[in-house]
Amino acid sequence: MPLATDVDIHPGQAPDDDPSLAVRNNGGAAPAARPAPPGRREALLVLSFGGPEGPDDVLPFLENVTRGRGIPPERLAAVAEHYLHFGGVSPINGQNRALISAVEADLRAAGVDLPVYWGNRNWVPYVEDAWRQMADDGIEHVYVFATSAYASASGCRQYHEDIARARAVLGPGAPTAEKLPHYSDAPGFVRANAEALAAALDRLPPEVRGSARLVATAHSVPEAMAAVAGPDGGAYQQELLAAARAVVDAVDPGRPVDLVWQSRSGPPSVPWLEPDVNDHLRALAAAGETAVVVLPVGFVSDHLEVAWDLDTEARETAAELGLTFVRAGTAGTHPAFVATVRELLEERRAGGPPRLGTNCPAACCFVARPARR
Ligand SMILES: CC1=C(CCC(=O)O)c2cc3nc(cc4[nH]c(cc5[nH]c(cc1n2)c(C)c5CCC(=O)O)c(CCC(=O)O)c4C)C(CCC(=O)O)=C3C
Ligand SMILES: [Fe+2]
Repeated sequence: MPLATDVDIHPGQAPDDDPSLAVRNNGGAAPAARPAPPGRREALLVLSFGGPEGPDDVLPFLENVTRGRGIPPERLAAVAEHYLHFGGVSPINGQNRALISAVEADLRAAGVDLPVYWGNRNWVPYVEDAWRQMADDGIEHVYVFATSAYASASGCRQYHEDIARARAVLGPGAPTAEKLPHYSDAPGFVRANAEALAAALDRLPPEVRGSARLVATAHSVPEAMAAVAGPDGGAYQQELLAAARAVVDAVDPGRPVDLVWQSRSGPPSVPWLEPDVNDHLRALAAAGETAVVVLPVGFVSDHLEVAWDLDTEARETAAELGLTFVRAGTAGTHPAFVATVRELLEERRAGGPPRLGTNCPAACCFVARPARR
């Protein structure tokens, strides 16, 4: 969905003044990027959220995620339990390793000679360490692919901030960077999700395949964060609605799809996007629905939010309600999604007006954080 990006609604709040962090995209009005200078040593960095690799990592990881965020201790204890239920190992790290291997293979097959690095916001390998490694390896410029497809403070702006922080640690001479656009509208991302939806429908008993209610989910965020997502606000919901629509239209054109929210955090006094997926399942059952397909289009891999909040909690809710429940897969390492990473990269390396994905100005999605409590 093209968003007007000429208007910067939060002037003066850019994480830094690097023009490469303030790429304007869409519609051709944006200044064209210059092609990479010949001989410059470049790399691709896969930048992700990070997750614990064992039980001892769980609490320090959660402290990293929630520092200064006003998350109540009860919520943290509950989330720690979810991780411990999986032996303290988040699935997200294995999924990122698999994505990186697939991207490396895809780049090789396409004749693109570029090393791929990995860094996280909240756990090892930290983005700061990746930056140091890249500097030591002589890398001069980094294209950053973030494992988040949508605009918002959590999904886009914080990744810009991670990049700025990692560069600042090394000071002048650190590898420069540009974040590849977020990509919920990239055809390969839509196709990967559409094939996952088709496979999920195939898993339903034939008698409910045509009637099952389609329920797209994404991480809830505070209403205040949603209000300022993207240059004009509201972009998180708009991009999710458009992605859910495009995914469903690729499988069963025009079939209705609901968009609801999962994994709410924060204190109860702060409003977050609703309805929650569990409440929505209750409403659907009360309205006489008998089967649902849940599509987590808001996420790019089957990480803990998917494995716990959907495959465990929402599935239990559905069972209590007597609803047949199938959960569609995420983009993961689908070849069309892997190719999207390369296409985003190649488009930026070639310079010229960007066509694929959506880039926020560096200063958008700013959200005031709740005070420490
Ligand atoms: C929009 C969005 C995405 C999608 C975009 C993206 O992918 O980036 C996302 C992804 C993820 N969120 C994750 C984990 C957590 N998120 C938390 C907390 C929060 N998420 C938020 C939003 C989002 N989160 C928000 C507004 C908070 C409140 C604190 C704050 O304002 O920042 C907490 C704290 C405990 C809790 O309260 O849940 C945890 C542990 C993991 C890793 C999963 C794994 O380990 O497999 C992933 C991929
Ligand atoms: Fe989160």
